[in-house]
Amino acid sequence: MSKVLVSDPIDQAGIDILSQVATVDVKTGLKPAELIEIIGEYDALMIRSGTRVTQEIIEAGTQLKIIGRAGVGVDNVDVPAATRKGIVVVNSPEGNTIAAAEHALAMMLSLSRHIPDANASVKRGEWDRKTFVGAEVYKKTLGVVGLGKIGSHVAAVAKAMGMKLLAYDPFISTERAEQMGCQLVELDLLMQQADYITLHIPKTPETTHLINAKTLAKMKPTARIINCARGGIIDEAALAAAIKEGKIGGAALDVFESEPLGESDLRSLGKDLILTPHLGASTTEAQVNVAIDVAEQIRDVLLGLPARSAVNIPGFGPDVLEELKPYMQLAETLGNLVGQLVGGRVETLNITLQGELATNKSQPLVVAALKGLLYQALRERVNYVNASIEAKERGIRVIETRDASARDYAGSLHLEATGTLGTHSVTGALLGDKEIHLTDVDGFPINVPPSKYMLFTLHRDMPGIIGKLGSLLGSFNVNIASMQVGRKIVRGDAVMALSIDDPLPEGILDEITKVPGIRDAYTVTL
Ligand SMILES: NC(=O)c1ccc[n+]([C@@H]2O[C@H](COP(=O)([O-])OP(=O)(O)OC[C@H]3O[C@@H](n4cnc5c(N)ncnc54)[C@H](O)[C@@H]3O)[C@@H](O)[C@H]2O)c1
Ligand SMILES: O=C(O)[C@H](O)COP(=O)(O)O
Repeated sequence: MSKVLVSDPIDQAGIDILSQVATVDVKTGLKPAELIEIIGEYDALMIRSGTRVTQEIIEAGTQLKIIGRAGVGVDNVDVPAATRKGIVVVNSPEGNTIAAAEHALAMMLSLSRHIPDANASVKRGEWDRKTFVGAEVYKKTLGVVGLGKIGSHVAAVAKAMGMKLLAYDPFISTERAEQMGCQLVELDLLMQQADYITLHIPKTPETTHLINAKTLAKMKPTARIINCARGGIIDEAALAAAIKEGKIGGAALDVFESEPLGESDLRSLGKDLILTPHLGASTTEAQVNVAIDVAEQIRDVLLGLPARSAVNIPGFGPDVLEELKPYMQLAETLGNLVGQLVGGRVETLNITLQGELATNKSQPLVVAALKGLLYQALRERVNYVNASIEAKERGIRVIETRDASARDYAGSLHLEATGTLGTHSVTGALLGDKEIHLTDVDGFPINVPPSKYMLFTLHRDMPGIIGKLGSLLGSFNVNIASMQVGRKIVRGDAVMALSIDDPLPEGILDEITKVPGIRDAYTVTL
């Protein structure tokens, strides 16, 4: 049975799902050295933002197949290191969207009405109605930085509260922003004009300290800024200085450059700064959502099924996967087959996606073909996550062609591989009830479903050759399950595809190529 380590607090709903297929150990609060020591026993690791999954931990996780982040941000996972090792990294892109958006809105209203400090004051026994006079958000301008899932929900609610909306997001169109009632502007203008600014962007090298002394200086002296996205997007030292010097109206932070927040100037600032301990996703509903979402994906991957929200398998979104599912096995089988026909080192792989597969959505099929191609060299170490990287590192040139005009089948794949020992090609399609069929080998039309053990010959189409081959195989006790010949012209060159019940015994290939008329023979195991 597989073993899963849960190293951050996760809702029981997720643990219950994992327990269907694995032994689950919940060990929270582990120090990095403790995690390194035990991670080698586990097939999967489930985390939230509390566990930092470094390259060292990934290297020590020799059995790891999947890292599941019960939440959105994967900036605490060394995703490139996981990808190189073929470990799938999944998250829950939508499970805590509403929770995070509502927290940002709560921060905005708390800032404008001084709720945390007023509450503390009453609890201290005071009745101070002067200090805590607030401001309305109605008819004020909210600047949303990052108009993705969370930013859009914040914008929708703010609009309903009568706010005017500006947005900065270089990756969305003006039309999309307008549909959400936002005017798309440059960051500088947003910083200058907004009364409230809320950040909803990922932390990347480009967004680190995006909000710094220079950008803060552009804000109105009454304006307030809220960060419920990621620590480090705002330069904390510059923010503390701007609040202390009265250059801005205030700030609310849920996330910090270093978490948990240690000694910091931020702690000493008064009512114009509100701090929460990374609570954006901490609602009962969100925690159930993310736990179920990620646990289901871990379960699926441990059962050999694809994950719907893998962050390190490009183009493998859930809708795309659903559509391509039947073709993935075809691509992998053809890759494996052509790799074995070529033998030795492959230098170039030409992949033609034909008919209905001639769209950009078919990219996962290229990855599946590479996975098949590399299987002989890497066995279980190659998967959808690392196939492209492994191919690149081996110097395999991949050329993709899309041909929508090829209409022999609804969709088909043609792979041509060239290696140090020669060039071979295979074509395949799904026929009948989505059954994989080889429809061409080395340019010769055939129609056979692939089987585990196969023998291919290139021979002269002449009387007696099939009989001789049959007798030879019989003399080695090889049972033929099916056989088909593909030829272009009568008595020209031909290809024979045989399905056999067992692997070919040693030495028989040499004997086969000695049969007059047979030029080449290849055996493959699929
Ligand atoms: N505080 C919490 O507990 C909490 C909870 C959930 C999510 N988050 C964080 O909130 C952030 C947003 O999450 P989401 O689900 O909305 O993500 P999302 O991917 O749906 O949206 C992010 C948006 O940011 C935009 N963007 C990317 N780079 C940008 C840049 N340089 N400048 C401006 N815009 C840029 C993208 O185009 C996208 O529209 C993430 O950092 C996530 O980790 C925090
Ligand atoms: O990116 C996220 O999903 C949030 O930051 C939530 O983090 P958490 O799971 O540690 O609450």
